[in-house]
Amino acid sequence: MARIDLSNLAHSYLPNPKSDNDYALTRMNHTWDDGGAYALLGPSGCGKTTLLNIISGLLRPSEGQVLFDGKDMTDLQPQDRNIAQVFQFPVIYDTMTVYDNLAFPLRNRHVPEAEVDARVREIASHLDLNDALMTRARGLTADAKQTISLGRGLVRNDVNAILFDEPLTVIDPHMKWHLRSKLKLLHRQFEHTMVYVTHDQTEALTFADKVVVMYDGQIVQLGTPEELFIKPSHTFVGYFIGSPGMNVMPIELDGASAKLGGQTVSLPGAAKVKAGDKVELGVRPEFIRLDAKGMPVTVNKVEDVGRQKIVRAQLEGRNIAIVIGEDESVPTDAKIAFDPKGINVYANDWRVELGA
Ligand SMILES: Nc1ncnc2c1ncn2[C@@H]1O[C@H](COP(=O)(O)OP(=O)(O)OP(=O)(O)O)[C@@H](O)[C@H]1O
Repeated sequence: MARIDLSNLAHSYLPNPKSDNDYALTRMNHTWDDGGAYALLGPSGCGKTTLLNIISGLLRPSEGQVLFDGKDMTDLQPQDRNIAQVFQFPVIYDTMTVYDNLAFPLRNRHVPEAEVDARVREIASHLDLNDALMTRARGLTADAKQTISLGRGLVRNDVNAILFDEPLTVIDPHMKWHLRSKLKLLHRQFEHTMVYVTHDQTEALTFADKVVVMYDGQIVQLGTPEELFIKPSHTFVGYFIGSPGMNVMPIELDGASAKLGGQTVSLPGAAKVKAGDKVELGVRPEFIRLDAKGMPVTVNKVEDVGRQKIVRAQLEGRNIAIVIGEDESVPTDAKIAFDPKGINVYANDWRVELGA
């Protein structure tokens, strides 16, 4: 296991990149702590696979360094980095038995057979593969083959890190939950540094202790699921995490209050922004309540989603989503108020600390 540092890292697939637009990853400094369980979350094309391949050594970054426990690994080949990687689709040997597939990464490193046997059986039992150990992989379902791939990633206990690139894509939905919980359990037991790439927020939030959110070639936030929810550091995190996402509305600041169209909203503190900044207020639907003394809204639709309702409305001519309890009813002249602890202010999409 190792701490992994990315130092001034950037990558372009073009030979002579000129502007930020030519980079798949723009300059970043980032640390993955030893033994951490991280989810790397972001939309398609934001650079997740590029980043993972740079850590594993499949790709050399065009700028910067990759360090394992302070040691420069940038020019080392994947086989010299001691990393296990599990991909979206099964990478197994069809002609081998499940047992031999699981044993392969260990035998490859000349681990004694007794140890191979113990480790293979331990991993197989965690992944419910015990009954299939002597079966050839060829005839197995896609789910089973991908479970073997996961096993092959987990079987070595001397790796610096295990990287998972959307490993549950081909897995049947009800098995997904099961395997995700297993991975979490195995992380607690073995304490490997794990990075789990996904574009599915449920998958990210259930697997990881810390979530790294990427957007447009940058890491925009590293935080616990709760931090991403309460204090999204970038408007993208606000939109991307949560369903519905955060409401983001243009405002004009005046000390500790914000003008939102014709309404004035009190802020928990004053925000410092520069002249010309794009200034916005972000408030999640869960931090808005119906309040007879609040700001008037025009209600367009009320969606019943089980234990709560989502009210789709307009505030000062802008769409806004509000989450209310399943037993609450929405008056025709509905008014709303924002919970101060759910108010965030953004300048050019980045969160601004509110002073006292
Ligand atoms: N081999 C390549 N050559 C050129 N451009 C590439 C290559 N691989 C990826 N890119 C580009 O780099 C950017 C980041 O791609 P990457 O595959 O890392 O994103 P991702 O977040 O993993 O996406 P997805 O979730 O769809 O896999 C994209 O604009 C992509 O088109």
